Amino acid sequence: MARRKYVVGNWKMHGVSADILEISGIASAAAESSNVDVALCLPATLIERAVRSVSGFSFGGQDVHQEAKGAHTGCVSAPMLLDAGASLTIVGHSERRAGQCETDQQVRAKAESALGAGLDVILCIGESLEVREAGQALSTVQAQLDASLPHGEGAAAGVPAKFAIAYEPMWAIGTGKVASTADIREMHSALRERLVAAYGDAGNEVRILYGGSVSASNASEIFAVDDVDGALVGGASLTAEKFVPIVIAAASIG
Ligand SMILES: O=C(CO)COP(=O)(O)O
Repeated sequence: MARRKYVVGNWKMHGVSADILEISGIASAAAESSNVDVALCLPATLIERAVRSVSGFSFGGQDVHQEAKGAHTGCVSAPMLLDAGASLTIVGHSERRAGQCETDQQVRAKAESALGAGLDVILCIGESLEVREAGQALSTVQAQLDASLPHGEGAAAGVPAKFAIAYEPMWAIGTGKVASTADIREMHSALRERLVAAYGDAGNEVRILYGGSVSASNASEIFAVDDVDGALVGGASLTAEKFVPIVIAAASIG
């Protein structure tokens, strides 16, 4: 079935108000690529500013707490992201799984909470280099997906239209090393099978993005792989100059 390509920038811990100019440039290009969905996941501090400055574009958070409010110093909830004008959030990025010791169970709770509140969700999964070299990438990432996939009421409301998976091999993030198209194809097709097992036919509508050193020079090749429905882009999403060609590559494949 035809799934619209989805290209999302993850700004990580980058971006202050002076960067709104880059965001405007990205939003203008996105408006011209009407067959592609484009979004930027910004630091929480920048979301409201971006929403006020740039209209007609989707902004997201990079993480969300599973509870709506409470004594959780430093955390941001789904209602807070919505209040700032965000329409989506990333959950389970490997930098949070590693740096903040997030478990699959927590990631799943975050995804369910965000979907239940009305945010779109991009759920990140991916293996380490040791796991890949031990030949266990497929089984590890499938198990990660099974354990962190949202179920229950929130999922019922969110699957498939509001939900996407991002396969991001940890060894490819920020390293300039990209997974081979054969490895990406194998992983995405295995993930598709799991999504269909979990959600039935609706699993065919969930978009699966690839992430890890995506750039203007490799985007077309990656987007042409079966079951690659777009990309989650880190470093190359920080400027319009680097990100716009990736959006255009997705638009030309359609
Ligand atoms: O982690 C990523 C996106 O979430 C990928 O980052 P890079 O594109 O910088 O490798």
